[in-house]
Amino acid sequence: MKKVVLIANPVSGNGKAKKAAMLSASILKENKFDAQIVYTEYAGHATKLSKNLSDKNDIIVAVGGDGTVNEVATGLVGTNCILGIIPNGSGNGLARHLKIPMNTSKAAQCIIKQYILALDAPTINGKHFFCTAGVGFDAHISHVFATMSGRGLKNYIKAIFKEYGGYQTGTYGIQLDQKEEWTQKAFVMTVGNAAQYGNEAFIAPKAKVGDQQLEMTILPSPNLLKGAIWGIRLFLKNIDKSNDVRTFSGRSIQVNSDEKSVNGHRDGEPDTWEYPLIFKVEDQIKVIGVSDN
Ligand SMILES: Nc1ncnc2c1ncn2[C@@H]1O[C@H](COP(=O)(O)OP(=O)(O)OP(=O)(O)O)[C@@H](O)[C@H]1O
Repeated sequence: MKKVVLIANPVSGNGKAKKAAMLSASILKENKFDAQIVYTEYAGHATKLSKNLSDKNDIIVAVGGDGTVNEVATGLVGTNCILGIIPNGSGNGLARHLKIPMNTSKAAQCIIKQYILALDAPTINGKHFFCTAGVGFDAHISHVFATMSGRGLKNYIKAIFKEYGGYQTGTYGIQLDQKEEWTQKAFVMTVGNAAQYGNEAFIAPKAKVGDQQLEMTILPSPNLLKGAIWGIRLFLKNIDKSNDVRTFSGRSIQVNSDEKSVNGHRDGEPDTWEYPLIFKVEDQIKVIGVSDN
């Protein structure tokens, strides 16, 4: 009998994770899985839980959004335990990339089928990300969003419109795979392990989660029209086809600056890093999904 633990973040998805975890556990039990649920008690708890539970279980399932998936997956790096996802956030970027259904019962059926894929576990300055990470306007929004009282897509869009006009484009030195550095102005500089931020907004359309490559997308200074066109292109999955957008692939990306540190985001959660920023991919874990896009 396969042993599964569901790690559920009770604050994710506006508090719907408990219901999703209980429904998933009952479906798994009906299908002869030994399924337990544990709830996170604070930010960061899921990494400790998944690490501790990894040697006694076959599958650890993250029930939450990309923040919870990040924490659970981080705890599984260097173990043989398989990551499962029951999406319950507002963006669900990695789950959507892997074509895991947003419906809880259907996502639980995926865990039962156990189609296993390789998932790269890249780092930015030693901290893991599994979907996207970067600096610029998207990172700024993740910091603003964290100070807002509510979560969810509506608040996210509110923050984007409020902050868009006042945000200053940054200047960065970039080195791809230890080659020659070039200077680049960027409004958004995102590194994709997966192709999308979440909500089917594709910032790195060519990204594959198991190819040991990172895809970097750089959006230069926008004006209102460009910003609107990029917004549409994100959802059409062709932002990389825009003439003014630059994209690069590599196994390691270094970003330098005259500044000491910068506000970034990892999988949509705010984070702060000292320069130089080093994005690299070395490890892999196993994940249950449907396809690598
Ligand atoms: N018990 C808890 N109490 C408070 N915060 C928690 C708890 N457990 C986890 N967290 C934090 O909640 C944050 C949000 O989690 P998550 O991203 O999974 O949900 P979400 O924000 O609803 O989804 P999305 O990122 O898709 O919008 C994470 O940063 C995580 O560390």
